[in-house]
Amino acid sequence: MSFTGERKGRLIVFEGIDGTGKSTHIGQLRKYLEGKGLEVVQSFEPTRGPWGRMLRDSAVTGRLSVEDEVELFLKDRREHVETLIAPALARGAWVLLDRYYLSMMAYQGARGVDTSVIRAANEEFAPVPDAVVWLDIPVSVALERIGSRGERDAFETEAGLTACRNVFASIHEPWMLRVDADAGKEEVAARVRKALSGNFPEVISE
Ligand SMILES: Nc1ncnc2c1ncn2[C@@H]1O[C@H](COP(=O)(O)OP(=O)(O)OP(=O)(O)O)[C@@H](O)[C@H]1O
Ligand SMILES: Cc1cn([C@H]2C[C@H](O)[C@@H](COP(=O)(O)O)O2)c(=O)[nH]c1=O
Repeated sequence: MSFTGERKGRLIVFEGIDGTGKSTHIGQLRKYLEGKGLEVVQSFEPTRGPWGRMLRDSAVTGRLSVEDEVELFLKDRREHVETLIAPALARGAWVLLDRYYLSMMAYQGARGVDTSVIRAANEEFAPVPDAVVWLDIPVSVALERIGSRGERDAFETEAGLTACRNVFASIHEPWMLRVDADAGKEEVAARVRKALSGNFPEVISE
């Protein structure tokens, strides 16, 4: 079974390990698309819903078991798809997500869960993205950026982020767009638009 909702809109996801610039560049793309007169719906995972909040709390109080993380991320994502993503796609909006089920493949995959099982469980109900912008930087650079923001949380260990990055690198799909994000913000923003222009030439130009 897979997502059967109406898709007049587009789903673009920003992925990458912590500190790669997802929040920074999702905002840049939102401004660009709104400048084209498009409706843009921006969101993130884990959400601010009840299960998302439990997961965010665990980043500070200590990670849950991987089984509990899987259960809570799936519940959070189901609610996210039903209440925000599917309705927005149905009315023709461009939905921009800061993380989605590719992060689940990376972060829960890094804890030993089979990534193909994770992907299948999510794609039973969650729409496959039209594009994933994978912002890629060396783990050492990510850790420097995280460090400059303050304390690392429980998800942000060097070994864990390295394993996560390796999962992102293992996903080979036409919609998985790697962007070398180890450059200045303006240069990376241009690289993001260049990467997306190949998938959406009618809307996004370099
Ligand atoms: N191209 C860049 N060069 C240098 N610093 C950057 C660049 N892009 C973002 N940063 C900085 O790196 C930090 C992380 O950026 P941001 O919050 O956008 O990343 P993120 O991927 O959303 O992080 P997280 O997943 O941990 O929330 C911020 O301090 C931001 O200003
Ligand atoms: C969607 C999703 C996220 N995670 C992890 C990845 C991050 O460390 C945190 C979210 O923190 P952010 O700084 O707000 O991006 O959650 C995960 O383990 N599994 C997932 O499915």
